[in-house]
Amino acid sequence: MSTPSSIAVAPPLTPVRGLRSITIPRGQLDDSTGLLDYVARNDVHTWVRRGDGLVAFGESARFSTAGPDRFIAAQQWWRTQLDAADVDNPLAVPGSGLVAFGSFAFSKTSQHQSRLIVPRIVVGCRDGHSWLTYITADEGADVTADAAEAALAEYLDETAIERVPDTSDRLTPGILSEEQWMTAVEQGIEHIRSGELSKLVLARDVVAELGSPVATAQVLRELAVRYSDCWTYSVDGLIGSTPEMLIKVENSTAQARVLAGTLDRNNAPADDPDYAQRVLAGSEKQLHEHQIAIDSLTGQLEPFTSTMTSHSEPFVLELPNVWHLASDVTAQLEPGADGSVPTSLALVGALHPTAAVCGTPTTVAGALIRELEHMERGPYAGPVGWMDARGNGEWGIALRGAVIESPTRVRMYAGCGIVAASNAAAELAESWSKFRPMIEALGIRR
Ligand SMILES: C=C(O[C@@H]1C=C(C(=O)O)C=C[C@H]1O)C(=O)O
Repeated sequence: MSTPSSIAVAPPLTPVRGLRSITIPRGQLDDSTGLLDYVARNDVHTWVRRGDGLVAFGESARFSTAGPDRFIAAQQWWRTQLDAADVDNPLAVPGSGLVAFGSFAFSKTSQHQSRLIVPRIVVGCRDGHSWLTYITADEGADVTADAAEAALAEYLDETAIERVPDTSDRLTPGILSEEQWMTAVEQGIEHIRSGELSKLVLARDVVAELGSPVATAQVLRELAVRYSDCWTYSVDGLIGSTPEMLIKVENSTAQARVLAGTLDRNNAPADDPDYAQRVLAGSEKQLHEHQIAIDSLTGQLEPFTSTMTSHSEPFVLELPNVWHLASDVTAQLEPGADGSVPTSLALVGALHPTAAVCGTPTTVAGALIRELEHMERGPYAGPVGWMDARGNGEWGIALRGAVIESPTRVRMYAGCGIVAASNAAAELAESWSKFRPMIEALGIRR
């Protein structure tokens, strides 16, 4: 007998097999390369900056979800895993012990699956000191230092080969042509000038069609070396190197790096050391765009904090492709009634999407993004990062990145903040400057 469709059938509950983990301190890593030596397989999970961070392999558990409650659902799933877990971690370092990597859809209306992945093996490094964490859901497995080393050795036994750029590698347009996207930007500017909103971030995509399979590990290493001020990430086919930190939590301290305001370094005069300072930090339009982004972040973060500090003026962040106006925000988190501070993921849920990648007001900007971009952002501009069992974590905004859609097809995304004084052709040029890190790391000539 078939079930009448009007009767809701509860989905079977996923049995919670308790995860077991062991963490082993491993001493000093090579200073110059740090964790990058471990970015050796194309299926690696990665979060690295200046040789520190987490590099992981395999999968012990996974959670997927979509919709407006995706952060809450992920938080609950993680809580359930932690309650059932048996964790042996002698270290107090954030990122040691049980961790999950995550990537979340930008949009609450997206069908794209947000995900948390608990790896099998994690190599962590902080200030040159490393550790190894082994995590298993297998009830029969030995959870010992030897088992951890053996599992790591097994993963590193099969490392990825490098790719040589192929003459048939090419870039193809994404959903919108350049002209169509500039029209969308002009429409966005009209909406802003009519007073509906003050800032709107519009993005577009371009697709790299490769003549041979993408060498993800190689791309990640190149990004990490070249964009050493950025956080190089790789979670389940989403890769890139982001300069923007949505929120980092270490014990009771939260930090964010807000960016808005961009100047292309291509064609910048070589003999003018004050150029970026003058053109970027001296521009009313850029400062206005930046102020909107910083107000959005601090306004959303404020209810969770006892103190919050940021510089009164943004600084100029120099990256190989662009300069940005940047502000670092540091806050002390306020303990709740139970004495605990909010977890990094709880803060992500409260902060995303910021005006740096959506606009102000958020709901008006979000609706216009859906109307004007004609594109599924997927995980682009969504939170990407990791968290641990104590609530610590680092969640960047998935920018300057791409989704690997097939071994030879890589979709890249870039967006620009639009204000009343914006110009569509200048925004198009800016979008190319933001595609450049991925295009170069893939070895494509434009
Ligand atoms: C949206 C992106 O970047 C954002 C937009 C910026 C701007 O418009 O000036 C600067 C940094 C980011 O906050 C992107 O890189 O795709």
